[in-house]
Amino acid sequence: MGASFPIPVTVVTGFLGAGKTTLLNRLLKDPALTDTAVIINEYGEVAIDHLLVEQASDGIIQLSDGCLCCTVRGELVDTLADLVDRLQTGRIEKLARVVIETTGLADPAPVLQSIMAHPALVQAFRLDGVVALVDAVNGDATLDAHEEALKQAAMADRLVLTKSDLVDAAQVTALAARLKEINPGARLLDVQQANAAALLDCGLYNPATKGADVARWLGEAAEEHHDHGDHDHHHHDHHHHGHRHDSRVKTFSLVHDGPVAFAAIDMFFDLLRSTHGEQLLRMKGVIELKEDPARPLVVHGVQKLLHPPVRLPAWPDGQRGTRLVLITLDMPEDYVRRLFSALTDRPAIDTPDRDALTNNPLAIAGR
Ligand SMILES: Nc1nc2c(ncn2[C@@H]2O[C@H](COP(=O)(O)OP(=O)(O)OP(=O)(O)O)[C@@H](O)[C@H]2O)c(=O)[nH]1
Repeated sequence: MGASFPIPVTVVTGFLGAGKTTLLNRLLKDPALTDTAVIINEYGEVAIDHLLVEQASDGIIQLSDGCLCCTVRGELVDTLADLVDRLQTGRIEKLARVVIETTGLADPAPVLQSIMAHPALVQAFRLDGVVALVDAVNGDATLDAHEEALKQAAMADRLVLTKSDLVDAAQVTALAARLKEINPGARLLDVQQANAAALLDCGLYNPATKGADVARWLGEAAEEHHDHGDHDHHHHDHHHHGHRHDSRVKTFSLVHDGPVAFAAIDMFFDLLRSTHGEQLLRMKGVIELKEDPARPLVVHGVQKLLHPPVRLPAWPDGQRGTRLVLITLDMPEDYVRRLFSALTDRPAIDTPDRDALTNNPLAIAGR
């Protein structure tokens, strides 16, 4: 069978007319996307323009170079499950990758969650990355007006600036700076540089090294911020008078040197998800467990859902400890930091320690 599970999934988001279809049409010509299935998660016209074959009745189209194009008729999960079924029954020979183009208005969280929450799909697919396109002409206004656009930019692993050829350089620089503030961990690139190598394989596994690359996956830029604690977001207010909403998005890292008990980290996730699940756009991290310190536990969450944790055989970059990167919307950072400190046995003043929390988990103020 021509698939090695789990199959990487790339989710492409971007507001209406941001240039998603244009980019996909170009990418699909790249040999790196051979045996890729493209899922167009919207109703209406399919604008993939190098289709050779008429749309089949089952909604799956064979593209010229072995790629597949599917339109979602019902639920996205059904389309994905159907792809797995076709592979297993030999109706599809090869499937190396899936790319999902979401509708412009979409909140990307449900798309990611639909894969994570499905017991079979979570085995068959893994999220490689979220690519968000932001159009240089309308990007500023769209980010101001639509919370979904802000979420798309905040959740992305790669931010692609399109239509920079239509505006002056100063406008591009300003929008790029704004995007860097919203999502410091994502790699930002112009659509001219947005080739397969730059956009694909942004997951934990680096195909070049054939190993896990934790630092890269967590986002180097976000890592730089962790020492500054909760100071790094304050300067948002000074220079973005027109961008009031941007400061609602915060990326922060929680770091603990030394092992953490499974029960403690489990309780941290439980409390965080139950009190602020909606505000947690994404969480990625590695954990050094007290019970098994030699094998890092890798966690990945989208809002209330946590992907089943993965255990790596060894610490890939030699750096042990617990590092969590949280991308949040309207989340009180102080509360999260205090909860984390309490559960990792670094009690702060006026914050209950782990024993007290075990008895009364709601004892942390600031919810
Ligand atoms: N000048 C310029 N035009 C672009 C660029 N990218 C896309 N366009 C144009 O912008 C328009 C919208 O592009 P699409 O690729 O259809 O955008 P989309 O995000 O798929 O749009 P929806 O599916 O409607 O959400 C088209 O006319 C493209 O030719 C770019 O980088 N520069």
